[in-house]
Amino acid sequence: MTTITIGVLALQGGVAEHLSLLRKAAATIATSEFQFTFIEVRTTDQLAQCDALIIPGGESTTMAIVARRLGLLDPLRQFVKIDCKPVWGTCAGLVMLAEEASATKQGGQELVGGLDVRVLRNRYGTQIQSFVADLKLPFLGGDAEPPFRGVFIRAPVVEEIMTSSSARTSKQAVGEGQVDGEGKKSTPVEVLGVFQNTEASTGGADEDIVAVRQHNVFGTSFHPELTDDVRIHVWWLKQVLDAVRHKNLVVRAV
Ligand SMILES: NC(=O)CC[C@H](N)C(=O)O
Repeated sequence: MTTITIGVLALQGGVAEHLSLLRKAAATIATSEFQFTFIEVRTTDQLAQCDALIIPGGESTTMAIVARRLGLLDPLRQFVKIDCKPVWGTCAGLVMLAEEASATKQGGQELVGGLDVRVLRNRYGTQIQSFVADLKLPFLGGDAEPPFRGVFIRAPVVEEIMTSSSARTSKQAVGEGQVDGEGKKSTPVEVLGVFQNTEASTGGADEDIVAVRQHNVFGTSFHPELTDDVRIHVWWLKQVLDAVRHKNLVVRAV
């Protein structure tokens, strides 16, 4: 039996909630072929054990500062962009996985990158402007109904998807001048979920992009881990399974 190790970056934020929902999700897709093990990631050694990673919600500026101090920023970039392992960022995690962010604190903030998008932080205002909204998420296929209860807390949205040339110039560097791993180069950003924003007070577009995927990288503006709905965790674990199986096939074929 193959063991797949899934990490949750545990520097700050909603770590326990993800672990709890991951365990529930894993129980629904147990196979005799694979088993999942879930770990908290605070060190480069722990990251190196992982086949896939979740970067949780919390505060992306704090997470970046702590990751820098622990020497995790470049290993995270390597994990996402060179090793191309499956990574999912929720809320602050989505900010971390963007190549660019706007509405950052003065002086900007460091990002991991991996998604060729610019996110707008705190799109809907402050903590007290948090809200819950029903989202139609067709990527869930047969599990798309009923709508998913999206929990938005100081949530970012994807305000721009970069063209391949603008993406090339803004890459968050991995080490010295390296670029993305082979597999990702030609994969466009897919919009997997939008929020119909009918609140005039928030201004701007009436359709906000709140879920995206590009090759191995998935991001959501909202917090599925703050619900008891396992559907997105189940979907993502299945994506991880596919990625691991595919890698196994490639390894065997060589
Ligand atoms: N709930 C959250 O994760 C908030 C994210 C926060 N606004 C940030 O930019 O990091």
